[in-house]
Formats: sequence, structure tokens, C-alpha cells
Amino acid sequence: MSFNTFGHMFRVTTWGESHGPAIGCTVDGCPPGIALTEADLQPWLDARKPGTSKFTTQRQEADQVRILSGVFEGMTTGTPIQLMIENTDQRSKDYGDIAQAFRPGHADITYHQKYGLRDYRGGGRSSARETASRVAAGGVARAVLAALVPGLTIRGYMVQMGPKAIDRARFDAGQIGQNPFWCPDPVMAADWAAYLDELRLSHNSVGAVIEVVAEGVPAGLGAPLYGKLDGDLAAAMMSINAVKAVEIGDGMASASLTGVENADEIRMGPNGPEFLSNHAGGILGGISSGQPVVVRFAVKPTSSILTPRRTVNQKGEELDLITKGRHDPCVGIRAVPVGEAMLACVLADHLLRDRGQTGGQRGKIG
Ligand SMILES: Cc1cc2nc3c(=O)[nH]c(=O)nc-3n(C[C@H](O)[C@H](O)[C@H](O)COP(=O)(O)O)c2cc1C
Ligand SMILES: C=C(O[C@@H]1CC(C(=O)O)=C[C@@H](OP(=O)(O)O)[C@H]1O)C(=O)O
Repeated sequence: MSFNTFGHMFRVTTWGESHGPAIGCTVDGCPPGIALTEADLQPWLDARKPGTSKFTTQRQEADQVRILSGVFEGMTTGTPIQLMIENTDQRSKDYGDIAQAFRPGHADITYHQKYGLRDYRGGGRSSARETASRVAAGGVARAVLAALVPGLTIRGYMVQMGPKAIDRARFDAGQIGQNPFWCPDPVMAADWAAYLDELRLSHNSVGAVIEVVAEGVPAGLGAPLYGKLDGDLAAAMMSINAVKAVEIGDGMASASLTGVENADEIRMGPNGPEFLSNHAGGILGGISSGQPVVVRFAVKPTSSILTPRRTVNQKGEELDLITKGRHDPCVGIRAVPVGEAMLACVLADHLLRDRGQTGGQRGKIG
């Protein structure tokens, strides 16, 4: 199976299966001299790990990350950084029924069609268990960004669960870590809790929308035309399991705006040009403008549910399949730290690419 690598200068290759002994990644291209310890990475893994509330999969993994190479005395050396996370709570017997049958909505059927054989335990390589490795790599990317762009912040949160969207008038960043949904709207967080409880107890699941924002991104990251920052962000988010749509800035809604409404007008401020709005989501012509970079993505409802769904098996026989096991009733919750990690990786990659091409030089205004 090829294509397990993401990025150009900051390159992440992930490996491992959900029910194998371990998963992990190799980060190649990290500059030398960046302060990095396992303790710097662990909080990001803790934010994503399974089994932390009744609203996520009940699989219990510590997701303890180990740095095996590329760091000496707390500093990156510029050599490949190998990160490893052990799998400790696999329960492969739950997957006996899908050894031969295909879960509707999961990757079982396409993996079989393409490769002719698959590690069906836990979905193998197609399991979002793989996203733990992305989050570990994202931790390295954050360390690079913290060293090279002080003040840059990345924050993700859920803005919609099923049909229930947050009220932006109640947006309170302080609430994001205070509920199990990364929800910035405390009223909607309570609503989601009741809604998701009812859905999971009735053997169902639901989709979601996640928004991730990076502030303090310098102008000038990204390149026309095949190295666009927005193009790479779309690819990064779309590569996350269950993602079905990605938007930058106003995204799909910009189609219903007029040119007058959509123009992000510009004025001179005390420190240079200032934009009066941010419909563009911080990216113009594939290049960051210095405004916040705003990315949104939609995840579909979890396909592994206890309600019987019609499917077929490898012999071509039709059957009704109940998917047992420990599954997320709304994958959007744990996709929040994953989206943050992918944004961090793309920004670190583009920062290094930009330094290679322009040396960080910028055109002057004013
Ligand atoms: C954080 C996260 C957790 C997920 N948890 C589950 C799960 O418990 N059960 C499941 O069937 N799918 C889960 N998924 C979705 C599947 O991994 C995904 O649907 C599958 O890989 C097929 O890929 P596709 O949906 O992109 O086509 C999860 C996705 C993410 C991002
Ligand atoms: C293990 C994780 O999530 C898993 C993602 C997943 C899927 O199909 O994507 C299915 C479940 O796997 P299993 O049935 O093997 O426990 C989840 O628990 C994790 O994120 O660490």
C-alpha cells in the first residue's frame, strides 16, 4: 500500500494498523535545534485518545508516545524523528463477523476490491486509530512553529452535530475545553449531550462539522498554483477518515455572496495593511495574507453501528450486518485534535518551503 507520506519539506510518514502491536510515524525534515520532549507531545495525544467519555469509543488506550530517534538532549538533531505508540486494548473478536462481510460506509469493501486481502481487525489500516500518529506529528509541527513563528496559535472546535449548529452569538473560546465536544457554545453543548445520548442508545450515529483556525500566520506562506496553501489544507483535511467536505473561509456560502459583499477591503493600519473582513479565510491566490486561516470540514456519521444494515460478503451473499465493537457515536468529537494537527503540519511544511524559496523576505507595503 503506497502513499503513506504527507508534506514536502516537513514530511510525515505514518505506519501501523489498529489491532497490530503499535502505530507511529516518521517525521523527516524537522529543522535541528527545536526543543522537543515526549512531554511536549503527550497533551495533544491525550486530547484525541479514545475512551475518555461516554460519547467516544470505549476502547482504552493510554496513547503514550515514545520518541525513538531524531532528538538528543531535548533538541531535534535534523535527522528523522521516529514516534511510536503501542496498541494495548485491541479486542479483535468483535471483528469476526466482518472478516468476510463488508460494513456499509466503511472501507472494508474498497480495501478488498483493491488489495484482495485486508487486516479486518479494527479496520486495520483504514481505522482512525492511525490519526494518533498524525496528532503526534502535529505536536512536532507545533514545536517547529512555536520556535520559528512565536505567537502563532491553532484552535479547533466543533460547530455542528447532525442538524444542530452552534449559535455564533454565544461563541465563547473559554468553553471549548470545558465540555466533551470541544463546543464553544455552552447552550448547544448541553443540547448535543442529550441528542447524542439518545442516538447512541438507539444504536445510531451522527455526522459533524469542525472548524480550525490559525492566528498569527505570517503573510506569504503558500505558492501559486500547484502549491497553494488552501489546496494543501484541503488535501490534509480530506485525508482524515470520514471527512466528506472541506471549506476555506466562507467556503460554499461564498457562492451566494455578491462581489460587493465578498470583498475583504483593505486599509492602512499602524503596522501595515489591515483587512476589514475575512471572507477569504486568510488565503489569497494560494498565499496566506496574514489574516486568520479558517478551515472547516464535515465528517460523516460513524458507519459501525448496532442497527442491522444490508450488505454482502466476499462470496457475494446478501446479509444484514450488525457491527459490534467499541465505536465513536460521533467521530467529529475526536476529529477536532486531528484537524488541528493537520493544520499544524501544513503550516510547518509551508513555512519551511517558504524559507527555502524566499528566505523569509517580504515585499514592502508603506
Ligand atoms: C477520530 C475518528 C474516529 C473514528 N471512529 C470510528 C469508529 O469508532 N467506528 C467507525 O466505524 N468509524 C470511525 N471513524 C471513521 C472511519 O475511520 C472511516 O469512516 C473509515 O476509515 C472509512 O473512510 P471514509 O469514511 O473516509 O470513506 C472515525 C473517524 C475519525 C476521524
Ligand atoms: C482506536 C481508536 O479508534 C477506533 C477508530 C475506528 C475506526 O473504524 O475508525 C474503530 C474503532 O476501533 P476498534 O473497534 O478497533 O476499537 C475505534 O476504537 C482510536 O482512535 O485510537
